[in-house]
Amino acid sequence: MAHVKHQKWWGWGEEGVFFDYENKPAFAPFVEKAIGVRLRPRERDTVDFDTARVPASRAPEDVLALLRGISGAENVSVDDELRIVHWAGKSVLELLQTLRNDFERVPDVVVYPGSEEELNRILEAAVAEDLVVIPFGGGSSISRSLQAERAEERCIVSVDLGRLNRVLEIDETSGLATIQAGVLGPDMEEQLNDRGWTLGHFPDSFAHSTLGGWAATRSSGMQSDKYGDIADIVRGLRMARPTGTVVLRPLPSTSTGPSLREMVLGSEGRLGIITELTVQVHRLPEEHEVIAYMFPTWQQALTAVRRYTEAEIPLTFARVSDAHETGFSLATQKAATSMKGRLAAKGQEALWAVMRRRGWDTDAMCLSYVCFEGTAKDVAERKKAVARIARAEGAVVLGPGPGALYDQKKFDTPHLRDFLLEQNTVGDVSETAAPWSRLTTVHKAAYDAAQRAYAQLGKIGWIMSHMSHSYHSGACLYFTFAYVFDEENPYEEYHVIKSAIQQSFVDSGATLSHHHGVGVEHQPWMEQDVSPEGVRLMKGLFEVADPGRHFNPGKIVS
Ligand SMILES: Cc1cc2nc3c(=O)[nH]c(=O)nc-3n(C[C@H](O)[C@H](O)[C@H](O)COP(=O)(O)OP(=O)(O)OC[C@H]3O[C@@H](n4cnc5c(N)ncnc54)[C@H](O)[C@@H]3O)c2cc1C
Repeated sequence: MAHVKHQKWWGWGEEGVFFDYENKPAFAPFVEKAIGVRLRPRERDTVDFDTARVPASRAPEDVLALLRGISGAENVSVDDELRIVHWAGKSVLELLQTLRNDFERVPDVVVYPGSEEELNRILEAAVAEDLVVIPFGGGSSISRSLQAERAEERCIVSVDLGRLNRVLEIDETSGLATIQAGVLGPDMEEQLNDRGWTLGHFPDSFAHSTLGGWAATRSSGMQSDKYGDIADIVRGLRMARPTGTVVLRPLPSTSTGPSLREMVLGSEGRLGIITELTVQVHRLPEEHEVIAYMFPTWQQALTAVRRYTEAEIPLTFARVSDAHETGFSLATQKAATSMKGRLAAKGQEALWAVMRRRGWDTDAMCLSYVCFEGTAKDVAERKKAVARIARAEGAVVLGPGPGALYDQKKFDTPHLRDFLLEQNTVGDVSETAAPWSRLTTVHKAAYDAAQRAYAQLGKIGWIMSHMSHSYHSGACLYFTFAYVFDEENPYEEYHVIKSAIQQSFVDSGATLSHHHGVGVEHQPWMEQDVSPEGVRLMKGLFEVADPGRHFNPGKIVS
């Protein structure tokens, strides 16, 4: 479909953009030490679609005719590459399945509706013709919430929202924008920025995910400390159903029974298709600055961020990498080629020497970034307040140089996973949230669980973490794990490691996911997260909303 942008069928992002380590001299030695693999130069720029063995479409001709009648023949496709683009999200397991031709049930047809009315009719047809409908935003799901059930016999329709991509209206008095659900992050920000506004929602997947997808998965962006999670940002919405549209007007607050808005948020396509959202937007800030700090230890860094929160300093984000992740960040630094770069590298060496003289263990130090927005005066005052607390916790203020670099590179890391897969290495993530009082326990439990799982599999494995998204009562911890996978049996061993980390979360009082949703990947922990009675209630909701199991069945709870 020429008018809708899609990611690579085999990996993350657009064709022609990938991770390279050639200009990062410390990276290969770092990886070899961490997981015992000697990196080869990147060979894979693309993967020829001819190598894909795609199961044939099972869409009956009368269903295709019906869909063409609703959305127009040019917006209905059984093209193999489009069906593969829509068959899964971008979790590392799905990437691996795609590269290995381990396709399960691939959608039989992809439809690109152009209006809410078409969506009502598609959902009506799904019930009448016994079809399965899976809404598709940017396809960046990392919890396997786009894959159809393996044993599904019915015709599967992937409904791509990509044509619904416009900012419809801005109520400038209220700071509320009404926006179509299928808009991709950058396209939405461009339309808002042109009028002086921003949503402020920047997940790592920003470039390849949509507003509707964010709402359907309860997403959180890296600037959530200021702008809120998507659940705070969405004030009203419209959701198409086979029998009509649920309309929730944008209201600052309401006491009309249990929140339908909250019920739709995170529903992953199981209740209907979100067509439009009214969201809180903000004037573009006058200043936006990221400052870097180095802390002697993880504990001191966490305490500092908690104290910023207690002091109610309005920050856009505060992020801390643990010692392992700090080591990783330093290893991905580019070689200094310019005079400025060489001076910066020398400055860094001198700083490390000072820290060692002060008695720091440089293997334990933790890098932190804090983002400040507002008027020049606001930013100056907040920087001072943060520096005071950070220094009291032993930090050295590194300044805006590394902060600006972080800001420029923040969306690049996901490409690393494709590169690692080429090296027979899995690099994936698990994230959670917990009260401040439990964060260090959760952190240690995840490390221990990962190491036990690696030992069980006889592997050298890596784990690292950062803290981001802070709240008054706690924060999110985001873990990245990596290991060389067994070519014979990559899936089972992945589950051993991922499950160990997930189990450690719920066992230590944290949630199974802070912002990646549930999908299929996180389902086994739902009862432990929201209680068996909570799961029963949720199942009841889905059964009443969709008795024929037409709308993305099997996700969240099954
Ligand atoms: C590398 C990487 C980094 C990531 N970083 C973040 C991050 O920082 N923060 C974060 O929150 N998430 C992150 N994610 C996860 C993912 O980007 C989010 O879950 C995102 O919200 C999905 O949006 P999408 O438009 O791509 O939805 P999709 O992946 O297309 O769909 C996700 C789910 O929502 C449903 N859905 C999509 N659109 C609609 C709609 N209009 N109505 C009803 N249901 C719908 C789908 O059926 C599916 O169940 C990351 C993922 C990857 C791979």
